[in-house]
Amino acid sequence: MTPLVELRQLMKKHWDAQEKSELFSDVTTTIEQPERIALLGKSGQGKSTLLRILAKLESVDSGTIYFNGQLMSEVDSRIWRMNICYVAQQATMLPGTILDNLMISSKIHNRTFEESYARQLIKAVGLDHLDWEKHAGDLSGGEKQRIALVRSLLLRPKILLLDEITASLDQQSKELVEQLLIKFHQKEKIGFIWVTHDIEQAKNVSERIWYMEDGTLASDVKTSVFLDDQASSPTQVKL
Ligand SMILES: Nc1ncnc2c1ncn2[C@@H]1O[C@H](COP(=O)(O)OP(=O)(O)OP(=O)(O)O)[C@@H](O)[C@H]1O
Repeated sequence: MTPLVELRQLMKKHWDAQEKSELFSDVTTTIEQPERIALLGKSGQGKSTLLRILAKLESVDSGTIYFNGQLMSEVDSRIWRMNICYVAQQATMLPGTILDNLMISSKIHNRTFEESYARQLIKAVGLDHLDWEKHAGDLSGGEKQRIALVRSLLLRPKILLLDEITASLDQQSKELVEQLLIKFHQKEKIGFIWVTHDIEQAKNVSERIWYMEDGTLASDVKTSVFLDDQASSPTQVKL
């Protein structure tokens, strides 16, 4: 069976060649079907850069990426991003209202705006009190973050690339987002690669862990295996 995503020998050059020649290299792995993956590693390993590469927002210096057997470079960026959707750490709102922001994905991708579905999602992330006519720029960081997530979910992608998306949320909102994404995986078969520094969150949301260290994907195992290893030698992992 064709894997959903395949990464082969990805390498990104470090932009300061005097410091290091590569930001990361030899990143090779396969996602067979939509899975819940937590991407861990200490700061500066290139986790966000890897997500941005997978979202076709940055290029790789060498290596190949396939989605459903199709080479990334041969797929139109718009189509690619409908399937593999990036949610940034700092959510950007487009000018206009909340409704404008929710409708933008359907406009870009020529799809009907599913208002009742949008209302369900907005409720699920704890934002049902918001007036959709409100200016999106006036929202708090955590509200913008959740609107950005809903905007992406409305596309019904196959994989979400989540870059520390709950970092600015309170505990309750964070748990709502975690539950929503687990439910989405179970019901709609939407997988994710979720960058987080929070091991508890990785434990709660993921089935598999990618751990970046020393400029490569040093570990790619089931979450239970990763946690067992960490319990037996806790100093090995740096988050
Ligand atoms: N070609 C490159 N592209 C992106 N970042 C690069 C590159 N070369 C060097 N860097 C540096 O490497 C680091 C990569 O940052 P990135 O945000 O991808 O890492 P991260 O593991 O997600 O870190 P954090 O957990 O702090 O968000 C930054 O410090 C950046 O300045």
